[in-house]
Amino acid sequence: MVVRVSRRPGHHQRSRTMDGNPPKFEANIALLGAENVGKSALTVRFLTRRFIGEYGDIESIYSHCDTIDGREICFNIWDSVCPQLGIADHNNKQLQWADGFILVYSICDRASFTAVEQQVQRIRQARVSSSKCPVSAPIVVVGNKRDLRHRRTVSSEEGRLLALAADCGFFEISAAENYHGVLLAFHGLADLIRETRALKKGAAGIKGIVRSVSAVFGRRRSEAQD
Ligand SMILES: Nc1nc2c(ncn2[C@@H]2O[C@H](COP(=O)(O)OP(=O)(O)OP(=O)(O)O)[C@@H](O)[C@H]2O)c(=O)[nH]1
Repeated sequence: MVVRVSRRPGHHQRSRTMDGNPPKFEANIALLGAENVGKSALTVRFLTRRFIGEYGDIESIYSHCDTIDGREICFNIWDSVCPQLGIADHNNKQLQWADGFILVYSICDRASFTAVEQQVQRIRQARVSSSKCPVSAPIVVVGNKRDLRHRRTVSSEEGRLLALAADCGFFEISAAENYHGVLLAFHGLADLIRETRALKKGAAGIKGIVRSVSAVFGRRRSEAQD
């Protein structure tokens, strides 16, 4: 099922399942990358399984529910129109909104790879400095246009190393040629988001225990002083 939720990112509503209950798992995913790398192609492939060749310049959030390992998962996907790295406001909104990021470059466009390297740093720094929780948002790096490997300017190794160094997932795919790689990238990110949420819950749980223990000992100390 594919539902367009909103044309105005930041104003979407959480999707609901057919019986009206909230979905079990919902994830906001922002697709970022330089111009022409195939962000819309990836999104449309994931939503419709099709590659249509040309895509408009509409910035949208789409909602798409899927079943992974018997569990329903709803993706809200923010397909950006070439967000320039210099547009701070736009980037900040996406950083706040997203649970995870798909950063796309074209294997034939080195500048788009450099843009992804910068975007990884930006996300890591922004998330860690703005959050009390040290767990950063998960990122999947995607090298697209694999079908054009004869025009390749970025090796698979470079992509893999970038992802490894920054603790990101990595996929090299062709949105034009097949659906499977695109599916793996989205599902891979969903897995990372799930793991991150579990880690955050664990961290919150430990903080709660530390707070309770401190409160008990604090009380005992003040009772002893009375
Ligand atoms: N050969 C090939 N072409 C692709 C692939 N993915 C996308 N394209 C083409 O690349 C061009 C740009 O694709 P888009 O999906 O519009 O790229 P975008 O990143 O959304 O572009 P902006 O909206 O301008 O930022 C289009 O002509 C697509 O048909 C791919 O895997 N292989």
